[in-house]
Formats: sequence, structure tokens, C-alpha cells
Amino acid sequence: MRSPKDFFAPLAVGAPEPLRQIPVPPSRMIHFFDPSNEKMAAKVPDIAKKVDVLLGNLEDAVRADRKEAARNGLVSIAKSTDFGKTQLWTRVNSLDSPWVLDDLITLVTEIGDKLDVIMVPKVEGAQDIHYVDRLLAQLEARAGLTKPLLVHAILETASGVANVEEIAGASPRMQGISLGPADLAASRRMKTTRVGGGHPGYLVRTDPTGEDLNEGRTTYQQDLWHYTVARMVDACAANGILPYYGPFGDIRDVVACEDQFRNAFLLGCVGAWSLHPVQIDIAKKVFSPSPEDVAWARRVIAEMGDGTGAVMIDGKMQDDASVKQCRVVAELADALAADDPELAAAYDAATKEAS
Ligand SMILES: CC(=O)SCCNC(=O)CCNC(=O)[C@H](O)C(C)(C)COP(=O)(O)OP(=O)(O)OC[C@H]1O[C@@H](n2cnc3c(N)ncnc32)[C@H](O)[C@@H]1OP(=O)(O)O
Ligand SMILES: CC(=O)C(=O)O
Ligand SMILES: [Mg+2]
Repeated sequence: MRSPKDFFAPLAVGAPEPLRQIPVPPSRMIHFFDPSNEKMAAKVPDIAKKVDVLLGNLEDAVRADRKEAARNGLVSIAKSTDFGKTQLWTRVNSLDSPWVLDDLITLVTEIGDKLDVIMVPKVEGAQDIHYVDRLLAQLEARAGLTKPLLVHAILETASGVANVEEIAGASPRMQGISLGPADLAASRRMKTTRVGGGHPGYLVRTDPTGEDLNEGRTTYQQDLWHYTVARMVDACAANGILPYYGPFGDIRDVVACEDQFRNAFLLGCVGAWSLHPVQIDIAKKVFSPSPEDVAWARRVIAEMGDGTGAVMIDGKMQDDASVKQCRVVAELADALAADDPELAAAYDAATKEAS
């Protein structure tokens, strides 16, 4: 364990200085594509204009015999594409795989200046982040990079959940954490067979109304992921990094996808993964606060003046704590609106109507 004084020291001679604050550009959707899939790769320049984050996936969902093609495909796409303000991320193979060392060496050396964040799957504890941290510093120094690469961990092992706080604080490179519900379910020996989302069998039932135990009893499906998402959000917020919901595998069920994303948004997540083009607009809609909420937040902030004391607005008490919540919503809205004139107009129109 390094001394706390050395936390922000570069881990290799010539590596860039670690950042003291994680940048927070919009990252409502992390759009996954397989760089070895020619049809998907051909769509990248157009998709890049619509998403906050584009992620070249090298890990699961890429066939073992396509791993090298995916890695080389990402290098060539990164070199030949202007991503504008869209961030470029990658998900490398897991640390115990035969591919990850070449993934990291090739990507940092060839396109380290184009990549923003490296997503590391199946992180079990701080030791995994420390390994990647030092290796990245060595590779950055060799490649002459001036901006440090950031690291994003997937929370998808039982050990990872048990150690989520130490993972979140393991390095100044830590940018965020995503829930990985599919591998996590397997690691925990859950009996689901899905990629994220709910399960009709996970429910609570109202009390019996009489002798017949089947009569008049309503059931309510529960959220399998509530505990983990809430823990992840706390670990991230406590360490100044960003939490994300991960994938929703039922591509056809755009309704339940929106619900799952909204639960995550309300609990504090900043975005989710889009696995298919149809999920991009769902994430954009859910992770941009609604115009009504923004109008309300701005009104509370305006009426609360210096932010202290208590006032009544439409029958609801507001004080120092509620104005802080309103600032979270209003500041997110301002940041998103700065790059999106349509959203800015919707927020301003709702604010005008509410005042
Ligand atoms: C548990 C985890 O690790 S989740 C993360 C790993 N998984 C992934 O990354 C999956 C990424 N997504 C995919 O592989 C695909 O979307 C699939 C397999 C789910 C569905 O693919 P398809 O069956 O081709 O879907 P569909 O026919 O609806 O696709 C329509 C078009 O969108 C394209 N498309 C599909 N997904 C994507 C994507 N993520 N990015 C860009 N284009 C895509 C298809 O190539 C197809 O193109 P075409 O019209 O030129 O033929
Ligand atoms: C996201 C991911 O990798 C998983 O759910 O396993
Ligand atoms: Mg996984």
C-alpha cells in the first residue's frame, strides 16, 4: 500500500500526472459495438454523433477467434474516425485471459491519445486496479502520452461487490463503475438466466384475505438489483467517481428497459449501456432530467435565495437539503443543455411555464 501522500504521484517515470478530479462530460449511454463486426463498425461514424460514449468491446460477446480482429478493428476505427466531443472507451478482456496483455499494450501504444477510459471486467478487488494502474503508467510513459487514461470497473463478481468501496478508491484513475448483472448473477449462483432486468419469480405477496391462500392476494415484483446498485452508488459517490447501470439484454422489451434505466437514474446512476441502437434514445431520455423536474428544481433554487431556511412552495416544505437535490438536477440539466439546443429549449420553455 502506498502512502496517502503518494496517491497522486505517477506510477512510472515519464507517465502523465494523475487527475485530481474525474471529468464529468455527459455519459448517459455507453454504446457498445464489436469492432470485428463489419456491419456494426460501418455504423460507428453515424452512431458517434448520437451517443455520449462509444465503446469498442473486446471482451464477452466477441468470439474467441475474433479477439485479434476486434482489437485491430478498434485501432483502425479510432485512427480513422473524428469522434468530435463523443468519448471513446474500450472494454478489454479480463485480467486472467490470454488476450488482455496484448489488448492493453496495443491500445495504449496505438491509440492511447484517442481513448478516454478503459473498462476492466470482472474486477475482484483493489489489487486488480493496482495491477492495471501500474501497467498503464508504464505504457503511457513509453507512448509519450500527456493525458492519463482513466479506468472503469465492472461490478460483476461477488468479491467485487464485497470490495466495492476499496475498488472505487483504488486509484486516481478510477472514473466509474458499472453494474454487470449477467456475470454477477453467475458468480453469486443466482438462478436467473437473463442479462439484467427483473424476474417474475422475485416477488412479495400481500397477506391472505381468508381461508383460501390463493384468493385476492396481490403480488409485487421486486428489483433484483436494488441492493447492488445502491451499494455501488454509495461507493462511487463517496470516492468522487461515477456509477452506471450496465446492460439490459431484452432488446425487444424497450418498456422494461426504460424502467430499469429509470430506477438506476433515480438512485444516482449517470448512465447505462446501450447494446443495440434502439436503446440509445431510451438512455438519452431517461438520463436527461425531464423538463418538468428541471423547471421545479430551478423554481425551488430561485425561491430559496441563499439556500438556507425553509419556505413553502405549492404546499411542500423546502429547505437546505431539498435545494441541494434541486441543484443536482439543475446542474445536470445545464451541463446537458450546453451541448443540446433542443434540450435547452425544452428546459427553458418548461421553466417559463412554471414561473
Ligand atoms: C453481458 C455483457 O457483457 S453485455 C455487453 C456485451 N454485449 C454486446 O456488446 C452486444 C452488442 N450488441 C449486439 O451484438 C447486437 O446488437 C445483438 C447481437 C444483440 C443484436 O444484433 P442483430 O441481431 O444484428 O440486431 P438487429 O438485426 O436488430 O440489428 C439491426 C442493425 O443494427 C446493427 N446493430 C446491432 N447492434 C448494434 C450496435 N451495438 N452498434 C451498432 N450497430 C448495431 C446491426 O448490425 C444491424 O445492421 P444492418 O441493418 O446493417 O443489418
Ligand atoms: C455487463 C456484464 O459484463 C455482465 O453483466 O456480465
Ligand atoms: Mg460480464
